[in-house]
Amino acid sequence: MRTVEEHQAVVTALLRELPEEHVALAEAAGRVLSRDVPALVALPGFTNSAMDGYAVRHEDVQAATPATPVRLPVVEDIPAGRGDVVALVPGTVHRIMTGAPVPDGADVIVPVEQTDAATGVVTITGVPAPGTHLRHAGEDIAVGSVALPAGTALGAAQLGLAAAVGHTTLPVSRRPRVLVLSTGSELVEPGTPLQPGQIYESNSVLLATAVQAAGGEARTLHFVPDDVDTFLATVRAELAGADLLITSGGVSAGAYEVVKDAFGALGTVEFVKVAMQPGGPQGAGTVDGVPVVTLPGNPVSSFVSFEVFVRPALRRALGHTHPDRLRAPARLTSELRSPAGRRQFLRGWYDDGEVHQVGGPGSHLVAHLARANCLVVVPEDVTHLDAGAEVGVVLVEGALQ
Ligand SMILES: Nc1nc2c(c(=O)[nH]1)N[C@H]1C(S)=C(S)[C@@H](COP(=O)(O)OP(=O)(O)OC[C@H]3O[C@@H](n4cnc5c(N)ncnc54)[C@H](O)[C@@H]3O)O[C@H]1N2
Ligand code: MOO
Repeated sequence: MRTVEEHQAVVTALLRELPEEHVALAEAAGRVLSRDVPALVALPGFTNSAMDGYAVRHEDVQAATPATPVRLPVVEDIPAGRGDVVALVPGTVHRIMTGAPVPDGADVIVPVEQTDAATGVVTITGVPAPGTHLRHAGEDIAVGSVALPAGTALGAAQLGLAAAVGHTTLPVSRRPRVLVLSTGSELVEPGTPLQPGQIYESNSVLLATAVQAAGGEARTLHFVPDDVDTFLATVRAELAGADLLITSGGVSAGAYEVVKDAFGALGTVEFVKVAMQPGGPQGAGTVDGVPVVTLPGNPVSSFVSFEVFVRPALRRALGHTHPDRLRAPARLTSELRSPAGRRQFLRGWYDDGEVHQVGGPGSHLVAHLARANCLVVVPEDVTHLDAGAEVGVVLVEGALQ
């Protein structure tokens, strides 16, 4: 039996690094930078005021208090955006707005609240320490330095920075094109009346959504009959241009395991048992040169297998600096049991350092899966944990929202 880490390594090795493309900032959310991006300008670009007030020489106003105000002439008015700022002459002040360039000679900004806000001669009733309310050129980032390193996941803050340092487009890894294929003669599309023995097909939307959340593009194919020749022909017709094929179902020990029978005969996909639950039966390899990962059909098994094997591999191929989920230690609110020799991924709800189990270990419990925000990871050599014991949890989609 393979360990989880051994199968993770096999799946990761299947995927090639994705090519680079350039996209507009507005299109770049959720993408991964493919190379370091420099700051085209320094931030701040020039020393500017953090407050609306008056740019002054500290020594001119250091005696100012409400009881002993200092009165000085206002000789310039500097709104944000002014480009012809002149140096401050001792014994005068410049009125200045937040973000406006600080004149040479000024070493502190007096906020308007510590003045009478006059425009001719201003009365100043207090002054902060020298240097206060000045935002210095380059203190956030220097021009030419790396603003965003390769592997950065682009979210709101990162795209804001890219714009602030002057970029209109960014180099990102192309999204992996993933074909999601579910098998099983009992599966029918939601919206169709169910006949006896039929169930609604749910793994393709589950897996396609997981692919998209991992940064990929998913195309789904379903309702392939449990017939080896039709299955292979359908798959081969669809494979061109795909970076990865994910199948669900048809890989265990039964008499009608179409995925296993079809791909097993090719000799390029290996079917193994991994020491985990759920997600024991797994397969990985290539078909016509395209990487293929075959996941077990039980919906929770498909979900967990994707989390453990496919998601980190896709994110590595995208060049992510942090391909893995966040993990946290948590105290169990009640005892749990686990089979010996298998790493168990139970569904749980994590909050504030504690976790409780959501539903049992059955890999058909999709309603319970949908109410979980984490996977509780029970190591292979642990068969029993008391309430209050510490376990590791993996925070899955939605956990941090
Ligand atoms: N004798 C054995 N039986 C089973 C073994 C075993 O080792 N020996 N392993 C069990 C485990 S563990 C799992 S997991 C499943 C894996 O089975 P398959 O990957 O072959 O999946 P199927 O048999 O096609 O389906 C399993 C289950 O999931 C439902 N299913 C499948 N696809 C979908 C879908 N797209 N949407 C919704 N539900 C789906 C299917 O109806 C079955 O109920 O095998 C165990 N058996
Ligand atoms: O390994 Mo199966 O994936 O437990 O249900």
